[in-house]
Amino acid sequence: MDDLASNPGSTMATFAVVYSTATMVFFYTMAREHFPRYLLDCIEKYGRKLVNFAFPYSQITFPEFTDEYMRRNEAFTAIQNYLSEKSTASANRLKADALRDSRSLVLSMDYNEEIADVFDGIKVWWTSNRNPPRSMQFSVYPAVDEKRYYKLEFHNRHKKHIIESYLPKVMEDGKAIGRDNRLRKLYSNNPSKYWNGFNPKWSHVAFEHPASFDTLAMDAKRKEEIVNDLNTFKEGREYYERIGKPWKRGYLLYGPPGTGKSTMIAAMANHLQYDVYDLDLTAIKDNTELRRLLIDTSSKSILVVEDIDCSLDITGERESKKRKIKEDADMDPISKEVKKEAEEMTDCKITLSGVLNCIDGLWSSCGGERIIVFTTNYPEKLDPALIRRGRMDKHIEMSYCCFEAFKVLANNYLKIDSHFLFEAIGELLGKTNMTPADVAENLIPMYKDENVETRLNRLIGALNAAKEEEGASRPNQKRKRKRSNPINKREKRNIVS
Ligand SMILES: Nc1ncnc2c1ncn2[C@@H]1O[C@H](COP(=O)(O)OP(=O)(O)OP(=O)(O)O)[C@@H](O)[C@H]1O
Repeated sequence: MDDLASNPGSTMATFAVVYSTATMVFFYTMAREHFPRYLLDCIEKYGRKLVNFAFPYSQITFPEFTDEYMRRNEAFTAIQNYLSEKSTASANRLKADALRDSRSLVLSMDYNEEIADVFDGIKVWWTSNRNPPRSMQFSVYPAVDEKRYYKLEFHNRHKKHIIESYLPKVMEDGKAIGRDNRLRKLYSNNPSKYWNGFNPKWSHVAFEHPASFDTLAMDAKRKEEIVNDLNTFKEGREYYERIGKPWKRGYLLYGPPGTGKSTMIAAMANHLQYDVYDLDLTAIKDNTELRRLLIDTSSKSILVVEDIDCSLDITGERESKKRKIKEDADMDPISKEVKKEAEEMTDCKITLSGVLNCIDGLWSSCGGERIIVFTTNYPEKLDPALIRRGRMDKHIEMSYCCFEAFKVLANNYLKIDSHFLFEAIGELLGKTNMTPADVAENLIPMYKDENVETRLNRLIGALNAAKEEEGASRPNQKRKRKRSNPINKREKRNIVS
């Protein structure tokens, strides 16, 4: 009140605004009631022309979510990326959105901030908004129904050029920036009993596995072949379109534990810059659930089913897991959770044909750039239908450590390319089977500053011990190895090995 009394000018102005607004509302209401419809339409039409004349600018809004399924609008994300680069230089108020590779911040323009952009000499303005504005929210918690959107304004006379040239460029640049900046994700599927509005089908963490094809220990020629295959796939959009095939590729990685199958998947994801979906088939109840999960994956991703022989019931593995859970539940009757889990597993109806249908049909038509990888230690257990060409296009054997692979590990762990002990190690590796995981284990220092020679000698000791052990069980080993190499000769010719 003191303020009003000390500033009569502002009081008068406030009254004037309130009075004139009330008068306009009154006349508008009167007009709606008493004027004929055609006259109102005329007033509205010419009124709009007058406004356009006085304010000849167009606006386009880009909401964050598009439809009733609350699907994220790709255009919104692309614009967000595009503007994050622009705004870092020109906006005054920025917000830090996410961490890029755990080190640097990704900045974007804050709400109600405006930045100008110039394209082919045309000036446009972008604003970042949210509905309702934060000032209207009476809670310290983020509003659930908050709607974020970007607004683009430009002069009417440039409308065609903006829509046909500027916006496609923004989309393209935004997507490219997104690919460079974004944190890639490792998704894993949640059991369907937890799916609801708050718990999604897939939960994710940042994918930060450091593996690359440079650090992957395997024969250089085979490695190059795989990298070329991946590159051809990545650049193959037009090719796949031309031949009328979905843009997807399947890889079967097989070999003993510790030969680098998971490491290979990480190297593939890092090379292609794809997300990884780690699909646990044992957590899925039936084919419908599988379908719903696959629909929810994005393109530029690798769908991984590790130990496929254990995941599907084709091997009876699930049966034995079910039996074990039941036994545990019987031994511990208090554990209701375990009992419930056992009961749920009994209901499991996921089938091989369901998996095949999903891979061939639905998942293939979900948009391009998808890779599927199955891994197994026992390829002989797999149904041929699952790994036939066209589904699993490339079969890659991950084998025991050869000398070339050892040299990669020596470079990774010891930072050396040669050593007088290499010859002895090469000879031993030719005579015995040791996985890259075991070789790597021997190269890791046991204490700080342990020297290279000691580590190499430890490896030689381990190789000699393995050789002796193998010699002792030679007849069994031979039989075993024969059995664990199930892929027939015709298949073998196609294998990258
Ligand atoms: N070819 C390889 N190149 C580099 N490191 C390897 C390789 N193979 C194994 N390793 C090392 O051994 C560890 C285990 O390997 P990885 O998990 O990739 O094997 P795997 O074949 O997937 O085993 P499993 O069949 O048990 O899942 C890795 O963390 C990695 O450090």
